[in-house]
Amino acid sequence: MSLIQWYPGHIAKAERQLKEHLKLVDVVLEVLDARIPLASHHPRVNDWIGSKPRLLVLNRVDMIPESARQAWVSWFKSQGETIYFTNAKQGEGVKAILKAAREVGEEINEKRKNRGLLPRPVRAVVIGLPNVGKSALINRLLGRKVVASARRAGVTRQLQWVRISDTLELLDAPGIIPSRLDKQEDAVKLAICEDIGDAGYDNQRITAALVDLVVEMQYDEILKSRYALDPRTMTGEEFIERLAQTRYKEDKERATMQILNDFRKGIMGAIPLELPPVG
Ligand SMILES: Nc1nc2c(ncn2[C@@H]2O[C@H](COP(=O)(O)OP(=O)(O)OP(=O)(O)O)[C@@H](O)[C@H]2O)c(=O)[nH]1
Repeated sequence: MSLIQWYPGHIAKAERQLKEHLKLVDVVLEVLDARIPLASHHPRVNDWIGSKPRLLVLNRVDMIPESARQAWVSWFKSQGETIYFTNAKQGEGVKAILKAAREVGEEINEKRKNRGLLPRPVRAVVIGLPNVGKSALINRLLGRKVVASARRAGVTRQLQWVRISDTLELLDAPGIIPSRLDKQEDAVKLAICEDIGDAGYDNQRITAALVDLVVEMQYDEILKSRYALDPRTMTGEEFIERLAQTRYKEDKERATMQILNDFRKGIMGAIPLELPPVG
């Protein structure tokens, strides 16, 4: 049995809705999770966006170390991409995105003018996988709360354009990229980071994978000092078991949730789960 179970009906619906959103806009702001920029990018997004300009936003920059941030800047540059880092919760990095989006808007209008067309406000949308921080970013871009930045139960309402500047308007609701189905390894990272939406998974197996990954990324010292257990001498599963024995009266579920929540809340420290591929 695979680690992550999907609900294909939901995915098909999300894909249809995203395509509808994308039809309406000139510019796309794609939000990735800075801890897993590769796993949080859907391979088909490029096709869906087509030739429209896109700004790549790596959110949750507060959850990765400076070294990882620099490594990603260089790597994306080598791929011909400019990236923008944000902490949408605190508002960090948002001004640079506003500036870049405005510039893209001006360029589009310049082209329209050259073709003899009247300038008009350029329309943008924020898209990304579930829970990557889209709503938080929209609220920061607009300087006020237009979207509830937390779990909402499928509230449908009219989409609205909100003016950012004379030349730029933003769709007040994010476009949700459906989960990717192609690689289990990436799906596990998405589950660890909670960027996964409607998928079923086993917390214990996900957390064991998290421990293994943290060791692989050479951040094992963080685990060792926090839980007084050396993860290098055991597997992730054994680590949970030992933690349950030493701290939680054999309760593996409590040990699991302690580790997973510590990571998800950033309490463990800034730990990247991916670094750029070498070569
Ligand atoms: N630490 C940290 N937390 C963030 C950041 N951005 C968003 N969050 C938190 O991440 C959670 C999800 O943010 P949302 O803005 O609701 O994400 P979303 O992509 O709109 O989520 P869905 O509507 O489920 O698709 C919230 O608890 C935010 O407070 C960030 O840059 N750093």
